[in-house]
Amino acid sequence: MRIDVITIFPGYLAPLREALLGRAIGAGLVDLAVHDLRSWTRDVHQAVDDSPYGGGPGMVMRPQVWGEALDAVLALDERPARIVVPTPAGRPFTQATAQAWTGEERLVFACGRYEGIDQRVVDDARRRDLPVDEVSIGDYVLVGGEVAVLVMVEAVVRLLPGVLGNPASAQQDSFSDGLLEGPAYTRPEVWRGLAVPEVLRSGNHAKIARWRRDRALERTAQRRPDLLAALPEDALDDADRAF
Ligand SMILES: OB(O)c1ccc2cc[nH]c2c1
Repeated sequence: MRIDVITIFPGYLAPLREALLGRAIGAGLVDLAVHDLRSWTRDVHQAVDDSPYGGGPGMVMRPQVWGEALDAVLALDERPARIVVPTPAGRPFTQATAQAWTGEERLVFACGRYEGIDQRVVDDARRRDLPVDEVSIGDYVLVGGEVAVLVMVEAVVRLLPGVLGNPASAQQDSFSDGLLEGPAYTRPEVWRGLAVPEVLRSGNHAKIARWRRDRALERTAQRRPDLLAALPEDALDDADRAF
């Protein structure tokens, strides 16, 4: 997978070259290129924003600069790309989104700042039949799209074959089966008077699996009843329903 990020703060994306993601890049599983939007400005001030039509607070990012930047970055590689625009007004980015994007050959992230990017940039890309997703990572507002890109890139890349040491980890993630993950424990057996649940030390794999499923159902019911309600009809078996 190739990942391009266009931003006025390239340094914000430095963490993508650390740790697991850095190793994925080093292993050739991911190609990452970060581009400074100001490279496509033509004025001495390298202006990327202007006042909003209709008035209102803040500034809007200029379509000319973004249009030239996206055209140039898309042309760097012949692989088909999905353009991703982080925005608080976007569709929710979920584990399902991350899973779906693992099938993309290329992702091009457009990081807005200020009050966002002139809408015509997205409209122009869509009318050229380029796939564009405007996505939100949650119901809160950041200062720009860069942090959202860090979140989304990590969520996607960790799912790529060969990135995680143990692929089973991704299959047992929270949300991977529609439920939140239950509690996890490691040594010591007793810590500050708190013992590891006995079933986890029983060696009875069937009982352990049932206990873990019950804890996941319990936690999901307590913290995210919306996820439970959204489960497909056949997602819960009789033992689940008995819980
Ligand atoms: O909260 B966010 O995901 C987000 C994304 C993009 C921009 C651009 C300016 N503020 C933003 C916030």
